[in-house]
Amino acid sequence: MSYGAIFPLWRAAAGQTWDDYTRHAFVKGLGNGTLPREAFLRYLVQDYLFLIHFSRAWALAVTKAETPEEMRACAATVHALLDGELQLHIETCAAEGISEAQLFAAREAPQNLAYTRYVLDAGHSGDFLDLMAALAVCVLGYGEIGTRLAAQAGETPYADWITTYAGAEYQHTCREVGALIDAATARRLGEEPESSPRWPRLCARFEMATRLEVDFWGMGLSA
Ligand SMILES: Cc1ncc(C[n+]2csc(CCO)c2C)c(N)n1
Repeated sequence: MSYGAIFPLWRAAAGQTWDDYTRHAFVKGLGNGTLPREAFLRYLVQDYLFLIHFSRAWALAVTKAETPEEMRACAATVHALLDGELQLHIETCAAEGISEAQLFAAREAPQNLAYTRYVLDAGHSGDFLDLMAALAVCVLGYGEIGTRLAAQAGETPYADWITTYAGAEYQHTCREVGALIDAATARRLGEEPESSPRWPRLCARFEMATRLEVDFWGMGLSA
């Protein structure tokens, strides 16, 4: 579950913050089924908006790409988000009587606003790699969380959520994103990226995005 060579380095640099994110109380509640339904729905409505802004960030990555391969990988992710991943949110919320129009019009929580605009700003003020350091946290973190929760296999009403991220299709996406980041880093920073003057800032971006993920889970737990 290392998803390439660069991600494990960024994850190690994030230290305890990474565990705060991937082993958060919200995650434990998903795994053992103790997460209250209203907390899950509050999270899901916000996560719909989150993914809308994430689609915008991956679309920004298309414009920041330097090779046709990078462009294709990022454009495919925009498509996968809008036409694939959002379906879980749309269908689960539809079953609760919440339409997609209501989701789109929902009021954004400050934690959601902070995280999504932080990622978009990483791309606007930086280059493709800055954007990837901010985007990697969410994509690969959920890959790790999904795999761990599926292995624990507790009795939980959130099994759909877990299988979405533990499943072969999503895990394949994670490996592709890991490979995209490895190639993008080698292209821009060479074979010794850790000695690049840019390296500390990339690690800092990754850690900040991880902190914002911790706050996003916290938002789900607090009414
Ligand atoms: C707060 C929050 N963080 C991470 C993800 C996971 N995620 C973000 S983008 C993406 C798909 C990229 O192909 C996935 C799985 C989420 N849904 N919500």
